[in-house]
Amino acid sequence: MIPMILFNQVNKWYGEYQALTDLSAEIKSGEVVVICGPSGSGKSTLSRTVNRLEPIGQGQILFDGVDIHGTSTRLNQLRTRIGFVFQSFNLFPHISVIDNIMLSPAKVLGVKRSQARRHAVELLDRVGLANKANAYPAQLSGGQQQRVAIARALAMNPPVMLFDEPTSALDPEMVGEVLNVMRGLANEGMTMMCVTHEMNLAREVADTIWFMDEGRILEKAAPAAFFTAPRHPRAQRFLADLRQH
Ligand SMILES: Nc1ncnc2c1ncn2[C@@H]1O[C@H](COP(=O)(O)OP(=O)(O)OP(=O)(O)O)[C@@H](O)[C@H]1O
Repeated sequence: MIPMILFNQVNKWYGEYQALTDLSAEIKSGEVVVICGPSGSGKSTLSRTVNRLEPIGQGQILFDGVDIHGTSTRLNQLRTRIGFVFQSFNLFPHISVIDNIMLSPAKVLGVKRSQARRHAVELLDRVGLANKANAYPAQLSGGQQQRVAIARALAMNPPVMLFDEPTSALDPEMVGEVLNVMRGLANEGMTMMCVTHEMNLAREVADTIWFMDEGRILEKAAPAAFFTAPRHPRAQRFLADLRQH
C-alpha cells in the first residue's frame, strides 16, 4: 500500500537559511505520527509544507501518491483532503459556530445545506459542543474554539488530519479538552500528523515519534522506545531538558 504522506529528500530554505535538510519519511494510512523537537527545529515548517502553506526547495512530498508541490496539483483540491488545525483557531468571527462548520462542505464540496447541517451537528456533539451551535466564536473559550476548529476540519471528511501545536495558545485548563478530542480521533483510526509539545499525548496516541533537530529527523521510534531509551544524543538531551522543566 502506498503511504498516505511521503517526504522524499525534502530540502527547504528561507533565503540563505536551510530549514529542512534531506528529509525523508512516510506516514501510513491510519498511522499517528507525533513530531517533537526543540524550538526552531523545523517542525512547523514541515507541517506547513504538507498543505502547501510553504513551498519546498528540492525533493517531493506525495499525498496519497500525488505530488503536493507539483504544478498540476490544484491547491483547493488538496486542502479539501487534508484537515489542518493551527495554533490559532482562525474561525470566521461574524458567523455562528455551526455556520463555520457547514461553510466549506456547502460552498466547496456542494453538499446540500440540510446534509451539511446534520453532519455539523454530529461533529459538534463529537467534540462536546452540541449546545454551542448557535454561539459566535467570540462567545467561546479558547479550548472550545479549538474544538470547533477541529470539527470544521473534520466536516470535509479528510483522510488525514494535521495538527500544528493546537494547544500552544490555550490556557492550561483548556488543553485537556482539546487533547481528549485528538485522542478520540487517534483511537478511531484517523491518520494524523501532529506537531506538539504535549509529550503525554505523544506517549499515549503516537504510533511513531519523529524527533527533529536543525531541519532533520534524527530519530523515528515508537513512543515506548523513544521515551525510555532514545538513541540519538540530541533526543536524549531534549528529553532530559523536558524532565528538568
Ligand atoms: N518565514 C520564515 N522566514 C525565515 N525563517 C523562518 C521562517 N519561518 C521559520 N523560520 C526559521 O526556520 C526555523 C524552523 O522554524 P519552525 O517554526 O519550523 O520551527 P519549530 O520547530 O516549529 O519551532 P517551535 O517549536 O518554536 O514552533 C527557525 O530557525 C525559524 O527561525
